[in-house]
Amino acid sequence: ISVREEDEENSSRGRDDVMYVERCRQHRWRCAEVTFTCSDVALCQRWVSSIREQLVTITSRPKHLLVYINPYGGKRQGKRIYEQKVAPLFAQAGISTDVIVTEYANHARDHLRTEAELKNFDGVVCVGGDGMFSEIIHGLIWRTQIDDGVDTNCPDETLLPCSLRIGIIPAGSTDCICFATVGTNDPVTSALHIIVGDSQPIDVCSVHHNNTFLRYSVSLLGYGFYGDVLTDSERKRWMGPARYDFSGVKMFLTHHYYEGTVSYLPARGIVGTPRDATRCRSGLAAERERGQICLFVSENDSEWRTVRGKFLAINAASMSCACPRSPKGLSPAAHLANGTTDLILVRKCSRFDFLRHLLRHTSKDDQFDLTFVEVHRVRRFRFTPRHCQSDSDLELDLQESSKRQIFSQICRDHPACGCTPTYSSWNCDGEILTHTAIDVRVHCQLIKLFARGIEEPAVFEDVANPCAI
Ligand SMILES: CCCCCCCCCCCCC/C=C/[C@@H](O)[C@H](COP(=O)(O)O)NC(=O)CCCCC
Ligand SMILES: Nc1ncnc2c1ncn2[C@@H]1O[C@H](COP(=O)(O)OP(=O)(O)O)[C@@H](O)[C@H]1O
Ligand SMILES: [Ca+2]
Repeated sequence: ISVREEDEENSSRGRDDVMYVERCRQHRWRCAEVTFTCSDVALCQRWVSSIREQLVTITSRPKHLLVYINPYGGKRQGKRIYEQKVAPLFAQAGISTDVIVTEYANHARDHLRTEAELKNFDGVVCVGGDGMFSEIIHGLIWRTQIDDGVDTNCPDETLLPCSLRIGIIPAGSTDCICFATVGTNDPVTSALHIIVGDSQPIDVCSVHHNNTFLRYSVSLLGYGFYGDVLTDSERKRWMGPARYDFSGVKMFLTHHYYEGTVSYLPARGIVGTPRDATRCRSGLAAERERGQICLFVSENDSEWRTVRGKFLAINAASMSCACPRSPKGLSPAAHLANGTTDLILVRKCSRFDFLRHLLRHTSKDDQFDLTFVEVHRVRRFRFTPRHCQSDSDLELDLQESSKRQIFSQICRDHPACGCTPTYSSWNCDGEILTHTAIDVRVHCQLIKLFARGIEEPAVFEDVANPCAI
C-alpha cells in the first residue's frame, strides 16, 4: 500500500514502516504493517525510495478518485463509513479524492452525466447500496455513449465500454453487487481492492420498452416475488435493511402469481450452464475464458424460444446475486463477464413448494432441481404480461381465491377480494421499474470494477494465522 520513513530522534539507525495487504478469513482483506530497522540510515532511505519507485510504476493503481456518498441508504452510515474506514486508507496510499455527498436521489447520476470532469480522475467510487451503484453506472454509461453519438434508445445498438473503473464501498441494505464481486461486504476490503488497482469487467443488461431505453441492470432483474418484495419494502424504509425480511415474509404469504409470455435467445458457444457445480472465480484461467467468450458472441447463432404461463417469479441473474441473505446467490454458477444472464422461471406452485425453492437460496441444495423451476442461460429475453384471462382461467382462479381469503388480510393492496393483481413490477438492481413489458439485452463487459472476482479460499486462507476480524 505505502511506505513511511520514521524519524528516530538521537539515533543513527534508520527505520521505516511498510503497509501491505493481508488476506483474512471469508475474503476479507486488512491493512497490515511491518517495521524495518537498519543501522545505516542512508541504506534505509534507499529502501524507502526504491519501494516508492516500484509503487509508482504500477500504473493500474488509481491516483485521483471521484467519490459519491449516499448518506440515505442502508443504516444511513455511508458518510461515517467513508470518513472513518476508507478516507484514511486512501490518504495513506497517496490517493487524492473529490468527495460529493449526495443531496437527493439521482444527484450522482446527473452530476456524472453533465458536470463531472471525468478526465481528471482514474476512477469513481460509490459509497452506498446497489441503488447508488446503479446511479453511477447510469451516469457513466450515458456519458460514454453520448460522447460517441450512440443511440441508447435502440436496443440493438452496440454500446461502448466505459473506461473509468468503479469502486464500491458497501453502505447499503443488500450490497449484492459488492458481495458477488468481492466475496464480502466490508468497506476496508473494498478500499484495498481500489488501492491495489484491481480490475474486473462486468456485463450490463439494457432494459427497453418499445424502442425506448428504461434502465441498465448488472445483478437482479426480478418480476413477481422480488418485484413485489421491493415495492412493499420501499414503504418501510424506516425499518432499514430489515424491511426486506418483513416484506419477504409478507409477499411469500400473499403468494401472488403473474401470467405472461417470456421469450428468450439461448446463449450458444459459451462454456458452462447455470446447473454447473463450478463457480465464477478470479484468476488467470477465468480471465482467459472471459476474453474468449466475448469474442465469439453472436445473436444470430441462436433461435428465440417462448414460454407462456403463470409465474411466481421471473428472475434474470447477470451475476450470482450472492449476498449475506443468500451466500451462494440466486444463480450460483452465473458468470460476471461472459455476456449472458441466467433466466430463472418459477412457475405457479403451492406455498410449500415455493418455500422449498426460496429456502434453497440459503442452503447448499440446488434451487433449480424442482419441477416448477427452469433456468436458461440467455443473451436476450423479453417479457409480455397477459392482459386478460380466458373464462376457464377465471373459473379456476375463483376457486383458488376462496383459499387465499385467509392470507388476504395481510395484503394491503388487495385486502378484501383475495385476488391476485394482474401486474407486478420489475426489481432492477433494487430500483422499481413500473413498465412490465420489457426487452432485455446483455452487453458483454460494458463496465469495469475495482475488484478481481471472488478468490478461491484455498488461495489465501491460512488457517494457522487468521488475522483478527
Ligand atoms: C420467506 C423467506 C424468504 C427467503 C429468501 C432468501 C433469498 C434471498 C435472495 C436475495 C437476492 C438478492 C438479490 C439482490 C438484490 C439487490 O440488488 C436489491 C437492492 O439492494 P440494495 O440497494 O443494496 O438494498 N435487494 C433486494 O431486492 C432485496 C431482496 C431481499 C429478498 C428477501
Ligand atoms: N441524498 C439522497 N437522498 C435520498 N435518496 C438518495 C440520496 N442519494 C441517493 N439516493 C437514492 O437512495 C436510494 C437507495 O439507495 P441505496 O444505495 O440503494 O441504499 P439501500 O441499499 O438502502 O436501498 C436509491 O434509489 C438512490 O438513488
Ligand atoms: Ca436500494
